[in-house]
Amino acid sequence: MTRVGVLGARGRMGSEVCRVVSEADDLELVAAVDEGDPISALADAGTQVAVDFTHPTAVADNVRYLVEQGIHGVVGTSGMTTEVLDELRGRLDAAPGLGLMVVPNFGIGAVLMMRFAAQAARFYDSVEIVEMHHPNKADAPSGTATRTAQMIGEARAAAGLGPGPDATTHDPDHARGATVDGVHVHAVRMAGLVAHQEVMLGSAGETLTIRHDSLDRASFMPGVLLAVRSVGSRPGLTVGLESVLDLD
Ligand SMILES: NC(=O)C1=CN([C@@H]2O[C@H](COP(=O)(O)OP(=O)(O)OC[C@H]3O[C@@H](n4cnc5c(N)ncnc54)[C@H](OP(=O)(O)O)[C@@H]3O)[C@@H](O)[C@H]2O)C=CC1
Ligand SMILES: O=C(O)C1=N[C@H](C(=O)O)C[C@H](O)C1
Repeated sequence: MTRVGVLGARGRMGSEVCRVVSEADDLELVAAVDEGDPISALADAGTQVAVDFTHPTAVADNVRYLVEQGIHGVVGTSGMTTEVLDELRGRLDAAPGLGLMVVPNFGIGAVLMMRFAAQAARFYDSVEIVEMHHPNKADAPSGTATRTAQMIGEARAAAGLGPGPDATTHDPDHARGATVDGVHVHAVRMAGLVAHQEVMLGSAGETLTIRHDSLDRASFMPGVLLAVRSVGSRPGLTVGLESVLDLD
């Protein structure tokens, strides 16, 4: 049995994670920590793997605690910047055998959508991302959109492509959204939505739209369980679920 703790346990995602961990034969939920609870409850309960679904402003400190305590981490919380990831990589170097998985989106379809978008990027002049979420989402743009834009930016750079033909649009009111690694990202927040993303690619005479919809938070749970079961055998930092899914 793997002893699992959950940070953000009373939240939309954390409460689902507590439920699926409790139902799994090979996992034991030993700590459920939320805002106001001492994080030391994780170590006190002998947690081996902790799952974080808290808040972009809280997650970095939580992970620093996990590394200090030698607890493997599975992080779904958005807002893990490149700077924080670099810092954590350094901390993990000093903690041999410890694993940390930071996963912008646990939905299998979302992982494929990001991969397909990166594959398609070099064949098109223009690319834009539209992410759509429930109105209570803490941040914008989403972690998924940010990661998708980074992957597209890397693919375009590797193919030697410069800025798209739309790069010089006059946009004083930022009507074209945020720009992440040269890719425009538009964030919609709307009652009735859960988590959705479209990547639109265009060249002369054609467009390609790649869309993923999470209609229920159940869509994230198989990926969370896969990460919880994998992280102990993957020392160091793993970003994304791609390598665990063995997509290559
Ligand atoms: N990677 C993925 O596949 C997914 C990632 N997410 C991300 O997960 C995060 C959480 O989303 P969601 O569940 O909807 O958010 P919620 O607001 O529903 O849940 C977050 C919970 O964490 C609590 N919390 C805040 N700070 C701390 C802390 N320092 N320690 C312990 N608990 C804390 C909150 O308490 P309080 O309300 O009192 O502040 C709340 O109960 C977001 O960043 C979201 O983008 C969401 C879905 C999928
Ligand atoms: O807050 C959410 O709901 C989600 N957050 C993640 C993100 O920021 O990309 C993953 C998914 O989009 C749901």
